[in-house]
Amino acid sequence: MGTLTDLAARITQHAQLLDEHLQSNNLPSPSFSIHAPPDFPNPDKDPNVEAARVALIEDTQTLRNLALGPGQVIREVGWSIIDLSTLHTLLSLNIPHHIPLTPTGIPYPTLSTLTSLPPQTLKLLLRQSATAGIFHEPIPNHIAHTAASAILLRDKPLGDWFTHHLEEVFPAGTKLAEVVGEGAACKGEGKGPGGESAFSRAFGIDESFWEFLEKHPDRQRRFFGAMQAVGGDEGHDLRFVVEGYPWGGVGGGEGRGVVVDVGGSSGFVSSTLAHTYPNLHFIVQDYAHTVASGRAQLPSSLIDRVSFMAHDFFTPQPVTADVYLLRHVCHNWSDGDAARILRAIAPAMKESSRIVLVEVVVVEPGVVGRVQERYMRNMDVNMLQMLNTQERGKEDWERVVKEADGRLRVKGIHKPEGSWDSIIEIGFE
Ligand SMILES: C[S@@+](CC[C@H](N)C(=O)[O-])C[C@H]1O[C@@H](n2cnc3c(N)ncnc32)[C@H](O)[C@@H]1O
Repeated sequence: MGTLTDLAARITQHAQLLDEHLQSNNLPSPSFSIHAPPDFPNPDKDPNVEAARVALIEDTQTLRNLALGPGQVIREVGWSIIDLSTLHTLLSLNIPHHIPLTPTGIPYPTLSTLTSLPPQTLKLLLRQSATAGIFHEPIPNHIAHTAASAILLRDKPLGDWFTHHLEEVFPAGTKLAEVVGEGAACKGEGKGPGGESAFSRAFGIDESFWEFLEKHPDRQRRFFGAMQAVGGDEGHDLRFVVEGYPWGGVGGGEGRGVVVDVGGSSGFVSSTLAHTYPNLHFIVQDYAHTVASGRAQLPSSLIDRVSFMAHDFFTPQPVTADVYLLRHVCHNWSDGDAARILRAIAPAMKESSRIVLVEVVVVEPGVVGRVQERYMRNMDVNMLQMLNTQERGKEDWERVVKEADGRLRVKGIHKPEGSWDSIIEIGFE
């Protein structure tokens, strides 16, 4: 690790590389202004710039933790609960929407009149958030947006992702210790889809998260937005799916290729693929409400090539297709349930059909960078608390595929450069 000075020198070196990249490409410098770009500017996805950015994040985190010392590192983690409850309160009461997107913001008394909340309460909540760089006081007694609070207003999918975490993931987390402690977690198999999860315990329900969403259209709509935001993470960029599989050759590449997007949500992955591959036809399958709202949002230019079908993926697959695409689907289910999903597809497959999974393939600690590793481990716990399942490594995926149908095999696993997901191709032996 070296000395603090060694670390700081490496940080300077990477910061210089990033500054040079910004200056030579005439790109805006990152800032906390409400006009700041939503992501670090790297329009050509230069891998050297991305590597320097990731190294800068890792090294500054190490330096910060060393400077804090272990006691304060733990206190900071504890305080993060206050960060979340404060933001939850502000967002639930719609307060950020009353703060104009201007450099000087709004005086507290005016905000108090607009929200019917005492100025003192507004002050204590907003000033706490400001310590995390969300909101700031540009002039005395005024509160204004920073880049981080402004993005919650401007980027609807990210706002949906955040409030899904506050209102569904956060309460589920409060029951995780209880459920894990009782040994209830990971006993989903045999109990039907979902099993008992920290989420079902927190919400007092006897059904899976998916069934719950189907009965709560507002939460379901928000969850779709959240999934769209996940697609917006650099490591989940849909270009890795678009470019990471030979879609152009599907169905012989002669305009007849059929792709079934199983658990395809509102169809945004199919729509993206359809824009790039004009020879392909897509059928998006999901719950009835989900496909109905996907159909309503579909651009008219794709109506001939993207269709929607309500289908429960635990029941026999009704369509014979060239490819069955399952992106971020099987990781939501226990091994037994994931095998059932694949088993239901096998009888509909032609000899040449393929099942294509887009999923994280978990690796040992230290194999991938810390930013990617944190995402992977967070998702592992998230899957456990929301759905009573977990992410899988290569051997786990091979076992699930074999268990699904003795004739099916993993034909290849490809992880596009920069992607957090791998593309797992499955076919008959
Ligand atoms: C994590 S989302 C993934 C969505 C999309 N494939 C993507 O890449 O973002 C899982 C999807 O599976 C759907 N789903 C859950 N249970 C299902 C079932 N039994 N039959 C069909 N779809 C289901 C959910 O409604 C949801 O849209």
